[in-house]
Amino acid sequence: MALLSVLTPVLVAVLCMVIGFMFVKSRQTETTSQDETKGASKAGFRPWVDQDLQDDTEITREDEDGEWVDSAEEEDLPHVPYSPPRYPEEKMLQRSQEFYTLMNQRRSVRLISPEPVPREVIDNVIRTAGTAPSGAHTEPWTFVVVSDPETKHQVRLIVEEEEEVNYRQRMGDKWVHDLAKLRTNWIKEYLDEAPYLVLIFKQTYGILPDSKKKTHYYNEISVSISCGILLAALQNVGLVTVTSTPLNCGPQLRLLLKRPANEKLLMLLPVGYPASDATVPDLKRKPLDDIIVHM
Ligand SMILES: NC(=O)C1=CN([C@@H]2O[C@H](COP(=O)(O)OP(=O)(O)OC[C@H]3O[C@@H](n4cnc5c(N)ncnc54)[C@H](OP(=O)(O)O)[C@@H]3O)[C@@H](O)[C@H]2O)C=CC1
Ligand SMILES: Cc1cc2nc3c(=O)[nH]c(=O)nc-3n(C[C@H](O)[C@H](O)[C@H](O)COP(=O)(O)O)c2cc1C
Ligand SMILES: N[C@@H](Cc1ccc(O)c(Cl)c1)C(=O)O
Repeated sequence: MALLSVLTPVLVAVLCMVIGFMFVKSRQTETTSQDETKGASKAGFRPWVDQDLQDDTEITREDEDGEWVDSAEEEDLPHVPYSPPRYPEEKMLQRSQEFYTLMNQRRSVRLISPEPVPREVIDNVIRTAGTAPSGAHTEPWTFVVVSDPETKHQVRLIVEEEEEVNYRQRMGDKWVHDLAKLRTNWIKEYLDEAPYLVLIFKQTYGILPDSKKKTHYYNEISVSISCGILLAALQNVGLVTVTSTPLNCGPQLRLLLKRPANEKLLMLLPVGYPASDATVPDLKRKPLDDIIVHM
Protein backbone atom coordinates (compact mmCIF):
# COMPACT_ATOMS: atom_id res chain seq x y z
CA MET A 1 0.00 0.00 0.00
CA ALA A 2 2.86 2.28 0.99
CA LEU A 3 4.68 1.27 -2.20
CA LEU A 4 1.58 2.16 -4.26
CA SER A 5 1.33 5.61 -2.69
CA VAL A 6 4.97 6.23 -3.62
CA LEU A 7 4.58 4.86 -7.15
CA THR A 8 1.37 6.74 -8.07
CA PRO A 9 2.95 10.21 -8.29
CA VAL A 10 5.87 8.69 -10.23
CA LEU A 11 3.46 7.02 -12.67
CA VAL A 12 1.51 10.25 -13.08
CA ALA A 13 4.76 12.13 -13.72
CA VAL A 14 5.90 9.58 -16.33
CA LEU A 15 2.46 9.67 -17.99
CA CYS A 16 2.59 13.48 -18.13
CA MET A 17 6.05 13.34 -19.71
CA VAL A 18 4.89 10.83 -22.36
CA ILE A 19 1.81 12.93 -23.23
CA GLY A 20 3.92 16.10 -23.27
CA PHE A 21 6.51 14.45 -25.54
CA MET A 22 3.78 13.24 -27.93
CA PHE A 23 2.26 16.75 -28.03
CA VAL A 24 5.59 18.44 -28.81
CA LYS A 25 6.35 15.81 -31.48
CA SER A 26 2.98 16.34 -33.19
CA ARG A 27 3.52 20.14 -33.21
CA GLN A 28 6.98 19.59 -34.71
CA THR A 29 5.54 17.40 -37.49
CA GLU A 30 2.89 20.03 -38.21
CA THR A 31 5.50 22.79 -38.38
CA THR A 32 7.76 20.71 -40.62
CA SER A 33 4.98 19.97 -43.08
CA GLN A 34 3.98 23.65 -43.09
CA ASP A 35 7.62 24.56 -43.71
CA GLU A 36 7.81 22.03 -46.52
CA THR A 37 4.75 23.56 -48.13
CA LYS A 38 6.25 27.03 -47.71
CA GLY A 39 9.59 25.81 -49.06
CA ALA A 40 7.85 24.18 -51.99
CA SER A 41 5.90 27.30 -52.75
CA LYS A 42 9.13 29.30 -52.46
CA ALA A 43 10.62 26.99 -55.06
CA GLY A 44 7.62 27.77 -57.24
CA PHE A 45 5.75 24.50 -56.75
CA ARG A 46 2.01 24.86 -56.24
CA PRO A 47 0.57 21.33 -55.89
CA TRP A 48 -3.00 22.32 -56.72
CA VAL A 49 -1.85 23.81 -60.03
CA ASP A 50 1.29 21.97 -60.98
CA GLN A 51 0.10 18.44 -60.24
CA ASP A 52 -2.98 19.02 -62.33
CA LEU A 53 -0.90 20.22 -65.25
CA GLN A 54 1.53 17.30 -65.34
CA ASP A 55 1.72 17.08 -69.09
CA ASP A 56 4.70 19.20 -69.97
CA THR A 57 2.81 22.44 -69.43
CA GLU A 58 5.42 25.00 -68.45
CA ILE A 59 3.84 27.34 -65.95
CA THR A 60 5.25 30.52 -64.50
CA ARG A 61 4.21 32.85 -61.73
CA GLU A 62 3.05 36.39 -62.19
CA ASP A 63 6.04 37.69 -60.23
CA GLU A 64 8.60 35.95 -62.43
CA ASP A 65 10.78 37.67 -64.99
CA GLY A 66 9.23 39.39 -67.98
CA GLU A 67 9.97 36.50 -70.33
CA TRP A 68 6.42 35.14 -70.07
CA VAL A 69 3.15 36.88 -70.92
CA ASP A 70 -0.52 36.38 -70.13
CA SER A 71 -2.61 36.22 -73.26
CA ALA A 72 -4.76 39.21 -72.41
CA GLU A 73 -4.87 40.43 -75.98
CA GLU A 74 -8.15 38.63 -76.67
CA GLU A 75 -10.13 39.71 -73.60
CA ASP A 76 -12.68 41.46 -75.82
CA LEU A 77 -13.20 38.50 -78.13
CA PRO A 78 -16.80 38.67 -79.35
CA HIS A 79 -19.08 35.66 -78.80
CA VAL A 80 -21.14 34.73 -81.85
CA PRO A 81 -24.24 32.55 -82.32
CA TYR A 82 -23.57 28.83 -82.85
CA SER A 83 -26.04 26.40 -84.39
CA PRO A 84 -24.50 23.19 -85.75
CA PRO A 85 -26.68 20.68 -87.63
CA ARG A 86 -29.20 18.79 -85.49
CA TYR A 87 -30.45 15.40 -86.68
CA PRO A 88 -33.67 13.52 -85.91
CA GLU A 89 -33.01 10.61 -83.50
CA GLU A 90 -33.30 7.98 -86.22
CA LYS A 91 -30.74 9.77 -88.35
CA MET A 92 -28.47 10.16 -85.31
CA LEU A 93 -28.61 6.44 -84.69
CA GLN A 94 -27.81 5.67 -88.30
CA ARG A 95 -24.89 8.12 -88.35
CA SER A 96 -23.50 6.79 -85.06
CA GLN A 97 -23.59 3.24 -86.45
CA GLU A 98 -21.99 4.24 -89.72
CA PHE A 99 -19.22 6.19 -88.03
CA TYR A 100 -18.52 3.32 -85.67
CA THR A 101 -18.32 0.89 -88.59
CA LEU A 102 -15.87 3.17 -90.37
CA MET A 103 -13.66 3.65 -87.33
CA ASN A 104 -13.81 0.00 -86.34
CA GLN A 105 -12.11 -0.77 -89.66
CA ARG A 106 -9.10 1.34 -88.70
CA ARG A 107 -5.97 -0.69 -88.14
CA SER A 108 -2.34 0.15 -87.62
CA VAL A 109 -0.71 -0.79 -90.92
CA ARG A 110 3.04 -1.24 -91.14
CA LEU A 111 3.23 -2.17 -94.84
CA ILE A 112 2.47 0.95 -96.83
CA SER A 113 2.35 1.33 -100.62
CA PRO A 114 4.60 3.93 -102.30
CA GLU A 115 1.66 4.87 -104.57
CA PRO A 116 1.31 8.69 -104.58
CA VAL A 117 -1.47 10.36 -102.62
CA PRO A 118 -2.78 13.82 -103.60
CA ARG A 119 -1.15 16.53 -101.51
CA GLU A 120 -4.52 18.34 -101.10
CA VAL A 121 -5.92 15.29 -99.30
CA ILE A 122 -3.09 15.42 -96.77
CA ASP A 123 -3.60 19.16 -96.36
CA ASN A 124 -7.30 18.60 -95.61
CA VAL A 125 -6.53 15.81 -93.16
CA ILE A 126 -4.19 18.14 -91.29
CA ARG A 127 -6.71 20.99 -91.47
CA THR A 128 -9.12 18.57 -89.79
CA ALA A 129 -6.56 17.70 -87.08
CA GLY A 130 -6.21 21.44 -86.50
CA THR A 131 -9.88 21.64 -85.51
CA ALA A 132 -9.11 19.86 -82.22
CA PRO A 133 -9.86 21.58 -78.93
CA SER A 134 -6.79 22.82 -77.05
CA GLY A 135 -6.04 24.18 -73.59
CA ALA A 136 -6.96 27.91 -73.60
CA HIS A 137 -7.20 27.62 -77.40
CA THR A 138 -3.43 27.65 -77.70
CA GLU A 139 -3.35 25.16 -80.62
CA PRO A 140 0.03 23.81 -79.48
CA TRP A 141 0.74 21.58 -82.50
CA THR A 142 3.04 21.48 -85.50
CA PHE A 143 2.53 18.89 -88.23
CA VAL A 144 5.67 18.36 -90.29
CA VAL A 145 4.83 16.61 -93.57
CA VAL A 146 7.84 14.96 -95.18
CA SER A 147 7.56 13.75 -98.78
CA ASP A 148 11.16 14.41 -99.91
CA PRO A 149 12.73 10.93 -100.35
CA GLU A 150 16.12 11.96 -98.97
CA THR A 151 14.62 13.48 -95.81
CA LYS A 152 12.41 10.40 -95.34
CA HIS A 153 15.55 8.29 -95.56
CA GLN A 154 17.33 10.41 -92.97
CA VAL A 155 14.32 9.93 -90.67
CA ARG A 156 14.56 6.18 -91.25
CA LEU A 157 18.28 6.09 -90.40
CA ILE A 158 17.68 7.93 -87.11
CA VAL A 159 14.67 5.79 -86.15
CA GLU A 160 16.23 2.44 -87.06
CA GLU A 161 19.43 3.21 -85.19
CA GLU A 162 17.58 4.13 -81.99
CA GLU A 163 14.92 1.41 -82.28
CA GLU A 164 17.63 -1.23 -82.69
CA VAL A 165 19.09 -0.11 -79.35
CA ASN A 166 15.57 -0.09 -77.87
CA TYR A 167 14.88 -3.67 -78.97
CA ARG A 168 18.34 -5.09 -78.30
CA GLN A 169 19.18 -3.50 -74.95
CA ARG A 170 17.49 -0.28 -73.81
CA MET A 171 13.97 -1.52 -73.17
CA GLY A 172 14.57 -5.01 -71.80
CA ASP A 173 12.90 -8.41 -72.13
CA LYS A 174 9.44 -7.48 -70.85
CA TRP A 175 8.99 -4.74 -73.47
CA VAL A 176 10.21 -7.01 -76.27
CA HIS A 177 7.97 -9.82 -75.01
CA ASP A 178 4.89 -7.56 -74.71
CA LEU A 179 5.32 -6.37 -78.31
CA ALA A 180 6.12 -9.78 -79.80
CA LYS A 181 2.53 -10.43 -80.92
CA LEU A 182 2.74 -7.40 -83.23
CA ARG A 183 5.83 -8.83 -85.02
CA THR A 184 7.48 -5.44 -85.07
CA ASN A 185 11.22 -4.88 -85.03
CA TRP A 186 13.60 -1.99 -85.66
CA ILE A 187 13.50 -2.30 -89.46
CA LYS A 188 11.05 0.37 -90.65
CA GLU A 189 10.65 0.09 -94.40
CA TYR A 190 7.53 2.21 -94.25
CA LEU A 191 9.71 5.23 -93.48
CA ASP A 192 11.08 5.10 -97.07
CA GLU A 193 8.01 3.61 -98.72
CA ALA A 194 5.12 5.74 -97.46
CA PRO A 195 4.52 8.79 -99.68
CA TYR A 196 4.25 10.98 -96.57
CA LEU A 197 5.66 10.97 -93.07
CA VAL A 198 3.73 13.21 -90.72
CA LEU A 199 5.72 14.11 -87.62
CA ILE A 200 3.60 15.70 -84.94
CA PHE A 201 5.30 18.01 -82.48
CA LYS A 202 3.78 19.40 -79.30
CA GLN A 203 4.77 22.97 -78.53
CA THR A 204 5.56 22.92 -74.83
CA TYR A 205 5.18 26.70 -74.82
CA GLY A 206 4.42 29.34 -77.45
CA ILE A 207 6.75 32.02 -78.74
CA LEU A 208 5.15 35.35 -79.57
CA PRO A 209 6.45 37.73 -82.27
CA ASP A 210 8.18 39.82 -79.54
CA SER A 211 9.99 36.59 -78.40
CA LYS A 212 7.99 36.41 -75.15
CA LYS A 213 6.81 32.96 -74.07
CA LYS A 214 3.17 31.95 -73.75
CA THR A 215 1.87 29.11 -71.59
CA HIS A 216 0.50 26.17 -73.56
CA TYR A 217 -1.86 24.58 -71.07
CA TYR A 218 -2.29 20.80 -71.33
CA ASN A 219 -0.26 20.79 -74.53
CA GLU A 220 0.29 17.04 -74.65
CA ILE A 221 -3.38 16.24 -74.11
CA SER A 222 -4.37 18.82 -76.73
CA VAL A 223 -1.98 17.46 -79.34
CA SER A 224 -2.97 13.87 -78.58
CA ILE A 225 -6.62 14.78 -79.21
CA SER A 226 -5.64 16.35 -82.51
CA CYS A 227 -3.74 13.17 -83.44
CA GLY A 228 -6.89 11.16 -82.76
CA ILE A 229 -8.87 13.41 -85.07
CA LEU A 230 -6.10 13.08 -87.66
CA LEU A 231 -6.37 9.28 -87.49
CA ALA A 232 -10.14 9.52 -88.01
CA ALA A 233 -9.64 11.87 -90.97
CA LEU A 234 -7.20 9.43 -92.59
CA GLN A 235 -9.64 6.59 -92.08
CA ASN A 236 -12.37 8.69 -93.66
CA VAL A 237 -10.40 8.94 -96.92
CA GLY A 238 -9.20 5.33 -97.01
CA LEU A 239 -5.57 6.01 -96.11
CA VAL A 240 -3.62 4.10 -93.47
CA THR A 241 -0.90 4.77 -90.93
CA VAL A 242 0.68 3.37 -87.81
CA THR A 243 0.72 5.50 -84.67
CA SER A 244 4.43 5.30 -84.00
CA THR A 245 6.40 6.65 -81.04
CA PRO A 246 10.06 6.05 -81.83
CA LEU A 247 11.65 6.14 -78.43
CA ASN A 248 14.70 8.37 -77.95
CA CYS A 249 14.49 9.82 -81.47
CA GLY A 250 12.74 13.07 -80.51
CA PRO A 251 15.73 15.39 -80.22
CA GLN A 252 17.50 14.07 -83.37
CA LEU A 253 14.35 14.30 -85.49
CA ARG A 254 13.68 17.79 -84.16
CA LEU A 255 17.16 18.86 -85.30
CA LEU A 256 16.84 17.11 -88.68
CA LEU A 257 13.55 18.88 -89.34
CA LYS A 258 14.87 22.18 -87.98
CA ARG A 259 12.14 22.53 -85.39
CA PRO A 260 12.62 25.04 -82.57
CA ALA A 261 13.51 24.12 -78.98
CA ASN A 262 9.95 24.53 -77.68
CA GLU A 263 8.76 21.60 -79.82
CA LYS A 264 8.95 17.96 -78.81
CA LEU A 265 8.09 15.01 -80.99
CA LEU A 266 4.87 13.29 -79.98
CA MET A 267 4.16 10.92 -82.85
CA LEU A 268 5.42 9.85 -86.25
CA LEU A 269 2.78 8.75 -88.75
CA PRO A 270 3.75 7.19 -92.09
CA VAL A 271 0.76 7.83 -94.37
CA GLY A 272 -0.36 6.19 -97.61
CA TYR A 273 -2.45 3.40 -99.09
CA PRO A 274 -1.99 -0.03 -97.57
CA ALA A 275 0.42 -2.27 -99.55
CA SER A 276 -1.44 -4.94 -101.53
CA ASP A 277 0.21 -7.64 -99.37
CA ALA A 278 -0.40 -5.84 -96.05
CA THR A 279 -1.47 -7.96 -93.08
CA VAL A 280 -2.40 -6.95 -89.54
CA PRO A 281 -2.41 -8.91 -86.29
CA ASP A 282 -5.80 -10.47 -85.60
CA LEU A 283 -6.45 -8.36 -82.50
CA LYS A 284 -9.84 -8.21 -80.83
CA ARG A 285 -11.31 -5.09 -79.26
CA LYS A 286 -12.97 -5.00 -75.85
CA PRO A 287 -16.76 -5.30 -76.00
CA LEU A 288 -18.85 -2.29 -74.97
CA ASP A 289 -19.70 -3.84 -71.60
CA ASP A 290 -16.02 -3.87 -70.67
CA ILE A 291 -15.41 -0.21 -71.45
CA ILE A 292 -18.65 1.51 -70.43
CA VAL A 293 -20.05 2.24 -66.99
CA HIS A 294 -23.58 3.67 -66.79
CA MET A 295 -24.57 5.23 -63.49
N1 LIG B 1 10.59 9.43 -73.77
C1 LIG B 1 9.64 8.64 -73.35
O1 LIG B 1 9.62 8.19 -72.21
C2 LIG B 1 8.55 8.22 -74.29
C3 LIG B 1 8.52 8.72 -75.56
N2 LIG B 1 7.54 8.34 -76.41
C4 LIG B 1 7.50 8.82 -77.77
O2 LIG B 1 8.74 8.59 -78.40
C5 LIG B 1 8.97 9.60 -79.35
C6 LIG B 1 10.26 10.28 -79.13
O3 LIG B 1 10.39 10.59 -77.81
P1 LIG B 1 11.79 10.59 -77.12
O4 LIG B 1 12.85 10.99 -78.07
O5 LIG B 1 12.00 9.35 -76.37
O6 LIG B 1 11.54 11.67 -76.04
P2 LIG B 1 11.64 13.21 -76.11
O7 LIG B 1 11.35 13.77 -77.42
O8 LIG B 1 10.82 13.68 -74.96
O9 LIG B 1 13.20 13.48 -75.83
C7 LIG B 1 14.01 12.79 -74.91
C8 LIG B 1 14.94 13.75 -74.23
O10 LIG B 1 15.25 14.91 -74.99
C9 LIG B 1 14.81 16.09 -74.36
N3 LIG B 1 14.10 16.98 -75.31
C10 LIG B 1 13.34 16.63 -76.33
N4 LIG B 1 12.85 17.68 -76.98
C11 LIG B 1 13.30 18.74 -76.32
C12 LIG B 1 13.13 20.13 -76.48
N5 LIG B 1 12.38 20.64 -77.45
N6 LIG B 1 13.73 20.94 -75.62
C13 LIG B 1 14.46 20.45 -74.64
N7 LIG B 1 14.66 19.15 -74.43
C14 LIG B 1 14.09 18.30 -75.26
C15 LIG B 1 13.87 15.65 -73.28
O11 LIG B 1 14.02 16.48 -72.19
P3 LIG B 1 12.88 16.58 -71.03
O12 LIG B 1 13.04 15.36 -70.19
O13 LIG B 1 13.24 17.83 -70.32
O14 LIG B 1 11.55 16.65 -71.67
C16 LIG B 1 14.34 14.25 -72.97
O15 LIG B 1 15.38 14.27 -72.02
C17 LIG B 1 7.78 10.48 -79.30
O16 LIG B 1 6.92 10.02 -80.28
C18 LIG B 1 7.25 10.27 -77.90
O17 LIG B 1 5.87 10.59 -77.85
C19 LIG B 1 6.62 7.44 -76.04
C20 LIG B 1 6.60 6.91 -74.82
C21 LIG B 1 7.55 7.27 -73.82
C1 LIG C 1 0.44 5.86 -77.97
C2 LIG C 1 0.69 4.77 -78.98
C3 LIG C 1 1.97 4.45 -79.30
C4 LIG C 1 2.23 3.48 -80.26
N1 LIG C 1 3.52 3.23 -80.64
C5 LIG C 1 3.75 2.39 -81.65
C6 LIG C 1 5.05 2.23 -82.16
O1 LIG C 1 6.01 2.89 -81.72
N2 LIG C 1 5.25 1.38 -83.17
C7 LIG C 1 4.23 0.66 -83.71
O2 LIG C 1 4.49 -0.12 -84.62
N3 LIG C 1 2.96 0.79 -83.26
C8 LIG C 1 2.71 1.65 -82.26
N4 LIG C 1 1.43 1.83 -81.83
C9 LIG C 1 0.33 1.11 -82.48
C10 LIG C 1 -0.19 0.00 -81.60
O3 LIG C 1 0.68 -1.08 -81.64
C11 LIG C 1 -1.58 -0.40 -82.12
O4 LIG C 1 -2.43 0.69 -82.00
C12 LIG C 1 -2.16 -1.56 -81.33
O5 LIG C 1 -1.37 -2.71 -81.55
C13 LIG C 1 -3.61 -1.85 -81.71
O6 LIG C 1 -3.72 -2.09 -83.09
P1 LIG C 1 -4.67 -1.24 -84.02
O7 LIG C 1 -4.12 0.16 -84.05
O8 LIG C 1 -4.56 -1.92 -85.36
O9 LIG C 1 -6.04 -1.25 -83.45
C14 LIG C 1 1.15 2.79 -80.87
C15 LIG C 1 -0.15 3.12 -80.53
C16 LIG C 1 -0.39 4.11 -79.60
C17 LIG C 1 -1.80 4.49 -79.28
N1 LIG D 1 8.46 1.81 -81.22
C1 LIG D 1 8.74 0.40 -81.48
C2 LIG D 1 8.07 -0.50 -80.50
C3 LIG D 1 6.59 -0.46 -80.42
C4 LIG D 1 5.82 -1.17 -81.31
C5 LIG D 1 4.43 -1.20 -81.18
C6 LIG D 1 3.85 -0.52 -80.13
O1 LIG D 1 2.48 -0.52 -79.95
C7 LIG D 1 4.62 0.19 -79.24
CL1 LIG D 1 3.87 1.04 -77.97
C8 LIG D 1 5.99 0.23 -79.37
C9 LIG D 1 8.40 0.05 -82.93
O2 LIG D 1 7.82 0.86 -83.64
O3 LIG D 1 8.74 -1.03 -83.34
